[in-house]
Amino acid sequence: MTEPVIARIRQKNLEVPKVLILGAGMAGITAAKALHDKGYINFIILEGSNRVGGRIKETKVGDNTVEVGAAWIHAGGSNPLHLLANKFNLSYVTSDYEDYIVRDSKGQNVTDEFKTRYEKNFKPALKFLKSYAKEARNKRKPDFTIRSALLMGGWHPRSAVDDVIELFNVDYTYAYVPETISGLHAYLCEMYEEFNTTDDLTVKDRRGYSHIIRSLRTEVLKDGDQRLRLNEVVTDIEQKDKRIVVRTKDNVTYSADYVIVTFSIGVLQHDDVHFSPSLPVWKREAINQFQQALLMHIYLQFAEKFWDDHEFLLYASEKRNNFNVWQNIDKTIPGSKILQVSVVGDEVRRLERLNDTEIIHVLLSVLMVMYSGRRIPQPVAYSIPRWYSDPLFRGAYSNWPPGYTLDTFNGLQAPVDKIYFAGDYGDRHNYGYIQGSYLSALRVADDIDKCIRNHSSCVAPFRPEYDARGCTYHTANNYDVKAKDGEGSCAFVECIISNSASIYDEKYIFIIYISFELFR
Ligand SMILES: Cc1cc2nc3c(=O)[nH]c(=O)nc-3n(C[C@H](O)[C@H](O)[C@H](O)COP(=O)(O)OP(=O)(O)OC[C@H]3O[C@@H](n4cnc5c(N)ncnc54)[C@H](O)[C@@H]3O)c2cc1C
Repeated sequence: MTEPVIARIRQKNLEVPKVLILGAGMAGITAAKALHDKGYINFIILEGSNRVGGRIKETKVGDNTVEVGAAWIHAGGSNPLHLLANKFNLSYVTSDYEDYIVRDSKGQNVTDEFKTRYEKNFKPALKFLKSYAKEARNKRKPDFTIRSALLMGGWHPRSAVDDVIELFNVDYTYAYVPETISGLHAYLCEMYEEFNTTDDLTVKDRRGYSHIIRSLRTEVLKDGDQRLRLNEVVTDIEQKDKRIVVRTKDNVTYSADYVIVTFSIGVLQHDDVHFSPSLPVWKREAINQFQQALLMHIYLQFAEKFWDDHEFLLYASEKRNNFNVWQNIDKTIPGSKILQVSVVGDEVRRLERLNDTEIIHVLLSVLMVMYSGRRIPQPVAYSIPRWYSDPLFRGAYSNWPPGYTLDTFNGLQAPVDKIYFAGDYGDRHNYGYIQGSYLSALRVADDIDKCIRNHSSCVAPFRPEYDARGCTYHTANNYDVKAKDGEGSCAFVECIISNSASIYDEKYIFIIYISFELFR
């Protein structure tokens, strides 16, 4: 199907269109593979770091391989990521979220209280949230926060145990507080419905989770292929005479017909890459209004295991978001004697500014509280990643904030002329997950393929709904007689009080003065 297109282009002596892929994470490598499978070979991947994989990254703690970025396949079943994992023989186990113990700030085991409150109060509120979100969608109600729906569902957190119930079920997933997450879009579990499963799978492969990406890469690019260029930090993307010119930190320029940008939402929000001309307002709105969640997976290895033999160790701290979710890595890597703690949200900003010694001190003092009475030794090895401070990532994954509309989300996916965007924000049911990056890269490669084959099949320029509707205010430049009240947006409103209506008009002042004098 695809070879003839390239052959036809060559026959007509036309230059084969060139595609630049920016970033070599899941989205970048998938885009390269999809283009390759369609018969395009004229592409180059520019990656700022010295490796492929992006936010999927393993490291060694002692002799053990641990994941400092993505660690789960969220949703097994027919999830394409699950299928890739099986194709490349990645090792994983089904996560057991039921295997936990909860300790309070006196070190006491409060698991029973947690379970009772969860079953009696939190679970019904979660159920309510789901049905409320469904109903709100059907009735096209406005968005709401997860917090507001939990309140309506009867969940009123009052204790440290309540806080950790929430943290384990909400913050731990979205890496942010329930006040900042869209109830309409985030909690319908559509991803699990789509893939017909409830399973989450914990990766435990000595080659690392990124083995999937390296395997995909070798299906397209053999070692030493010059089309993959590492350590090339992109600084500028410029549209120039129908071509796109990309410049790197070392002042090397590349020009192409199509560009696929796969940088994280955090990178795009931080203006680390300069677009010229600057991206249109609708695109900047779509990028900056989405959310980049902050998450750190910190690993500590000890000489001796002193903790409980459960998969999750939860801390019911008197302070909310205070290193509450610990994972016993011994469960997935027996004998590793490793504890992992997940730090989420704003706490990440604070922590990433501390040095390693200070961070370890903070963590050991939490463990001393959770295991009061036990001696907590210094770790023998550790890993502390800093995704948020890294200019190539600027955070962990994308989230849907309250009030972010579907139209704005469509704008987030839309290309700007021949600059296309793919990443974990690129799929409505799977945003924030690796398969979101994978699916969006396939879609973008498909869009480019169609556009190359037939220019009339290129994605139509995006126009936000608010622009298309016009404005109901008669002095606005985009006044639209047909627009209904409450709809539309006003491009420009004259803010001058019209002469005929002003009570400060000299004529009116004179008439008022005469009337006053006459009737005195
Ligand atoms: C701590 C953590 C835990 C996570 N947990 C999970 C999980 O369990 N399951 C899950 O599904 N997802 C998880 N995620 C999210 C998942 O890792 C990402 O959604 C996914 O890997 C994103 O892939 P990507 O290719 O879209 O982006 P990236 O992996 O960010 O790839 C983009 C690439 O662009 C490069 N780049 C950036 N800026 C420049 C520049 N200026 N010039 C050149 N190159 C540049 C980067 O180096 C990077 O390699 C987690 C992420 C983190 C950080």
